[in-house]
Amino acid sequence: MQQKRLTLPNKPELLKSLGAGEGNWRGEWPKGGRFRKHPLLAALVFIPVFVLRAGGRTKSEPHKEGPRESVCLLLLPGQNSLLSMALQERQEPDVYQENFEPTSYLEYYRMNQDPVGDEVLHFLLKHYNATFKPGGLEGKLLIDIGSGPTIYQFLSACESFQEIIATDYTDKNLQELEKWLKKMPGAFDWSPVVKYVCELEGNRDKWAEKEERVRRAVTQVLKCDVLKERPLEPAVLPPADGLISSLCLEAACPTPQACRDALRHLRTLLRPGGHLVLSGGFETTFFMVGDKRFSTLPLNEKFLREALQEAGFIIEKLEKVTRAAETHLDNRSDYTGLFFLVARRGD
Ligand SMILES: C[S@@+](CC[C@H](N)C(=O)[O-])C[C@H]1O[C@@H](n2cnc3c(N)ncnc32)[C@H](O)[C@@H]1O
Repeated sequence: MQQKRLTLPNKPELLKSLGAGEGNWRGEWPKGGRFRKHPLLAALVFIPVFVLRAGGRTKSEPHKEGPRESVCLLLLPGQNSLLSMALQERQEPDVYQENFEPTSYLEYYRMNQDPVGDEVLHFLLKHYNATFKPGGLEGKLLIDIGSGPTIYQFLSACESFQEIIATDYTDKNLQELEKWLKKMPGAFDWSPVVKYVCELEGNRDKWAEKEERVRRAVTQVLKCDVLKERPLEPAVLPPADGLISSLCLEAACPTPQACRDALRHLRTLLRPGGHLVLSGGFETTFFMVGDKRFSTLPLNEKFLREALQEAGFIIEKLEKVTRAAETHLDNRSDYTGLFFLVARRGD
């Protein structure tokens, strides 16, 4: 017997092509087809599929507490080839599409009103400032991966990159970003954060100018899925000089292997020698957005170093901070610290 890690089929046609005939594979027994004539074959195919569906993330089921490892099944010889076609397609993590409410998430970023958000902002903004200051990283195109509804990550970079492309997995996040970029009614007020960054840069009074600069720099807002080999398809972009991604990989990747793969996917978006600026939380297993709970992949430094090296990056700088005592009582997330790293595409 051979053990194999599986991902889930999501399309009825796949089962149909395996012989399920005309029927609704989600509930009804198929009307005709090979499975009806060969109950054993049906059991071999359907039972593992339903076990997997029960164990995986489903459209109607938000992330729940507990391990995020893929379900492993023992397959009989011969089942492999039969199932391999069906199992090539992973199930879409529509938990974000359906449950991630941008306006609730933005509550974290009300500066001086939310200790967790402040801790994240102070740490990340300090390091973005150091990374993109004159003499630091610069270039033509910068792509942000998993922007969410936030723009704080562009405030320093907009000074040294000509063009920024924001991306996210959910439509609502992209709309929320557009709202701020186009100064639409109801857009989030980023001015306290913008003033803070202008102060880091030496002139708090330039905040309105800075907001306009960000609006000019962000030229596109695109769909993105880091779990895909080509995360931005169908968009075709020139290779970027830089990528940034903050608090995204641990949210997007269900397993360590998915995270290694995602880093490999991101590498394809960068020019040789281009930089990845990656930040996030350490050892986070969940975070709350309003009353919705999102499971995350707990990351640690050893894993990050190995995964980045395996994906073809050379780490140039890795900064970290332990979670402050004041935020420990906040039970909206269990991160133990934060990291900020700069890695170069190593070729
Ligand atoms: C914790 S939020 C981080 C948002 C923002 N970057 C920040 O720093 O606050 C995680 C983001 O990852 C996005 N995400 C989830 N799955 C994704 C995927 N497969 N590909 C890209 N982004 C994804 C979510 O939509 C969400 O905006």
